[in-house]
Amino acid sequence: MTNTDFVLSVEDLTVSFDGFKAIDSLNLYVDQNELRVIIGPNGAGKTTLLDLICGKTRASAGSIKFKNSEMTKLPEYQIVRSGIGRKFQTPSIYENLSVFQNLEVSFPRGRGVFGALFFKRSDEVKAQVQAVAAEIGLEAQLDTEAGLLSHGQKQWLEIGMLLMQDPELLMLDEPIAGMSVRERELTAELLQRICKGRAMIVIEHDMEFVKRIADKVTVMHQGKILAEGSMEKVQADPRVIDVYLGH
Ligand SMILES: Nc1ncnc2c1ncn2[C@@H]1O[C@H](COP(=O)(O)OP(=O)(O)OP(=O)(O)O)[C@@H](O)[C@H]1O
Repeated sequence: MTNTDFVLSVEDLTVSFDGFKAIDSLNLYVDQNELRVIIGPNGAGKTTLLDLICGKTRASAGSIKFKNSEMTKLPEYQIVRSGIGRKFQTPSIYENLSVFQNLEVSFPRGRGVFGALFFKRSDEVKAQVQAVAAEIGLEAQLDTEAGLLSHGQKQWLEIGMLLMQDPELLMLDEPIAGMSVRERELTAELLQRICKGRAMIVIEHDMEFVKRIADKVTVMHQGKILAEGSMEKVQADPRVIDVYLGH
């Protein structure tokens, strides 16, 4: 395979913090329509890897190619515009705005919250809000103030805000943390639904959830990739059991 076949190609990526290599000569390739899950012990470098891909942290060396374009020198907003969306662990929704308004302000038009509120809603934006609300299961809550949603619904809304930009690569850091059993089930269905037509990278610790959603699992340890493949394959790998699953 050549690089052009992958939506994301990370090669020899390294980042040092005061001489400590949090990411150490790492290679990672993600396909179109793939839902990749990254697992590994605390401090393995999982969050740092996502920080590097979205431009929040600058690489010390190596390359990150998205659709064959180099991302390592671009500012964060240009990486977002290129089609990479990232959800952090803590929700960053506008609690005082309705679900509709939260989705509306996320429509990529380069205008801020207040600008968006005073603009006349175009049919295009409304249609996109409706479609995304249906996808995240919040159609009935469009007029609800976001602050009144359940924890799970807030997480889904934030995913919806990212979907408004129709990213080709969506990255989620522990999306089911704090969710009820039912919310976890619905989130698994949601992720499988929205993965169609885009690639996704999800960091997760809950192995039942990983088993359910992952096309392929990457196990990280000490800034490197320890193992990669199907859930069955990595689960049976003695090195993975030793550093992570056996604990
Ligand atoms: N900005 C920073 N400055 C210094 N050290 C950092 C910085 N960011 C991350 N690290 C260190 O890099 C290592 C990897 O951290 P990271 O948060 O990426 O791990 P993780 O695999 O996401 O762990 P967890 O599962 O606990 O979230 C840790 O030892 C962390 O302390």
